[in-house]
Amino acid sequence: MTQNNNTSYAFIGAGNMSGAIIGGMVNSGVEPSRIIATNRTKEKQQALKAKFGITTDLDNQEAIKQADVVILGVKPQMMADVLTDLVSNGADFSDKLVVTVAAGLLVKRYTDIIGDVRFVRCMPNTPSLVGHGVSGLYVGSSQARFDKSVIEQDIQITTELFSHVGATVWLKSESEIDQLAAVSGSGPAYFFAFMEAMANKAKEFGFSEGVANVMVQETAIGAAKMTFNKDKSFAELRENVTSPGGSTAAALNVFNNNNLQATVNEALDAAVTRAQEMSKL
Ligand SMILES: NC(=O)C1=CN([C@@H]2O[C@H](COP(=O)(O)OP(=O)(O)OC[C@H]3O[C@@H](n4cnc5c(N)ncnc54)[C@H](O)[C@@H]3O)[C@@H](O)[C@H]2O)C=CC1
Ligand SMILES: O=C(O)[C@@H]1CCC=N1
Repeated sequence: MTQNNNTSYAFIGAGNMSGAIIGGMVNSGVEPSRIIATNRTKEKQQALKAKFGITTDLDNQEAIKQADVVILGVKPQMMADVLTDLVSNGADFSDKLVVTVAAGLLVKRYTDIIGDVRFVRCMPNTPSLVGHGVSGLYVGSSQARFDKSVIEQDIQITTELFSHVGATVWLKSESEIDQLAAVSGSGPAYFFAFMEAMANKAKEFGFSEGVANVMVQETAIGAAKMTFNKDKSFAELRENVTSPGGSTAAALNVFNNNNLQATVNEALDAAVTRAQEMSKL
């Protein structure tokens, strides 16, 4: 099965992450009738149906039956229970490509429950909703039992699926997923936290919330867009804003004196450590 205009997708667990991927897929032209989403609470399903016109009225078993690609989007802590329940109620993954987006769970944890099916681990991020996602992808070593051509097709299907919502990065080892998650999976939260802090200070200066938000939003998107100008590194762009002895230099000195790089290193290491702990739970 190569992905084509008939490939159908079932999202099991349609919360923040699956919702972002679904939104990005539909926005990039995937036919909504090819997307099914299930969720424990009905409100989220209804909201997705209203917004994107996808199918949401099937239970997990029926959704899996009708799909070529099954995307597992529940929380890591719930994954084993959800899969065990599905398998004990007859779910058959043998002719599916199964893709998980959960953090911290090793491929073996899944295949121990659902069998050695065609399987890809993905670490996406929520900017998928606006077509600027980054999806780290890993095809498990357990896949070696499949023909090379089957694995190549699955790589192609998954690349096409996640290319609908942004950039794709194939990883060689499973441990790299935790590192990618620390950078791009969690990364949007770091930028949001920084934006929150800047907007709070702008309000403290006396700007209204609306003006504070616009200043921060336009600055963030403008700066991000400028980084796509390939002839300038992040450092050069920073230097272009920073007049020697000027006000930007005064602000950056404060970040440096508070060890910005060391703080970022410590934060990302903590994310990796937590993902590794989660894989052992
Ligand atoms: N939120 C993010 O930025 C990212 C999340 N992830 C991963 O994505 C997964 C989901 O995270 P979120 O979307 O943030 O969580 P979420 O809590 O928003 O979504 C999970 C959804 O699964 C549903 N669910 C639970 N049991 C179910 C069942 N038996 N059948 C159908 N639906 C069921 C819940 O009702 C919930 O809506 C996690 O495994 C997380 O590690 C990965 C990368 C980024
Ligand atoms: O916080 C988490 O565990 C997941 C992984 C990356 C983003 N959200």
